[in-house]
Amino acid sequence: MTEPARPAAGDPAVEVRGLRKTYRTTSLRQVVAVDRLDLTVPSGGVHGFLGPNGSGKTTTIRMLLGLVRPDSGSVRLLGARVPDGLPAVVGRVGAVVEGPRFSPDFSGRRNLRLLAAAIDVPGTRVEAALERVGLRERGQDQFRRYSLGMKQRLAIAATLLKDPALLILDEPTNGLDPQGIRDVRATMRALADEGRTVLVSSHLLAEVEHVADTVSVVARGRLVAEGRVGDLLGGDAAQTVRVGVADPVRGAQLLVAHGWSVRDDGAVLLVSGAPGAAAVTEVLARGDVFPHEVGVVRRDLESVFLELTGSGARAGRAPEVAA
Ligand SMILES: Nc1ncnc2c1ncn2[C@@H]1O[C@H](COP(=O)(O)OP(=O)(O)OP(=O)(O)O)[C@@H](O)[C@H]1O
Repeated sequence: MTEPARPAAGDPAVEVRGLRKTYRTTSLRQVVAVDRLDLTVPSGGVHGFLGPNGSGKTTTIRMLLGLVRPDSGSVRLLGARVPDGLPAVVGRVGAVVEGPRFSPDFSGRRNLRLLAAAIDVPGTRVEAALERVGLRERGQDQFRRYSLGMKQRLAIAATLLKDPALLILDEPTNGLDPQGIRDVRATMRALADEGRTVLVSSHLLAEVEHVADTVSVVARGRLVAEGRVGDLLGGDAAQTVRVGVADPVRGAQLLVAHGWSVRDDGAVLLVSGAPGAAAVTEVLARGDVFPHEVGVVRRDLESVFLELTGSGARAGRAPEVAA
């Protein structure tokens, strides 16, 4: 395969500013699917585009690809403005947005060969693409005999025929079993390690948490957080100290007086904002409260996500406003 084309050094692979899209429902109400969204996907690596169901991810991805026209805002893909500049970069962008459409009775390999011929790329790319997604051994099997995960990986292989610099995958792990999820994750990692940019959307954070280098979190069509996964999880704010004391009321008073927030979950006090367990024990001991249990609960991206998006899928839905 040739070296994947990349945008100029330092340019983001995707840059979205002030993007907005409303839909009109059958009851003539307006749904704000995407609301003044800013999104920056750095060039290279895996970028998780995360948000609960209905938070506007698919609509955004469709706007990135010029499939849906935004009400306002701007989109740049690999430096080119969408939609006007899209023809110049479309050959370097691969996307899996809807369920893959392959002939069920043909083998995976034959499906890819037909596709390669249709888009006028050399058939020799087929083997490399199958290899990249770990399907070379199963390339001769009929598509309909593939597992859901294999079908997804074949869809990714199809995008690789063009040797894209940017891959956009909408919920590629949806409905997959744990092994299927691991396989798709490994494929995304391998593609990013080749210098490509992989933009992957998901409503299930656990599915991308371990593979994404950077993430953007959306809720109700708006960006609520972005950055490196480690930064979102790191820092004092991201850890909670759990401490068990005989007198939780007195313990909580001491800790709150120190400026930390405290929640009594019935069994232990959960302290956030403290620099660590040692600081919490010290403050308590100075007030003659001696913990019988101390621990640190590290937050995972899931809890950060639930906090940011207002806890759960319902909170992420697009608001309806009167037309
Ligand atoms: N064609 C459409 N007509 C009307 N409303 C739409 C249309 N497409 C999407 N919506 C609404 O826009 C909002 C955002 O939907 P979208 O599919 O972009 O979210 P999503 O984050 O991709 O959700 P999911 O993870 O469930 O696919 C939802 O309220 C959805 O019902």
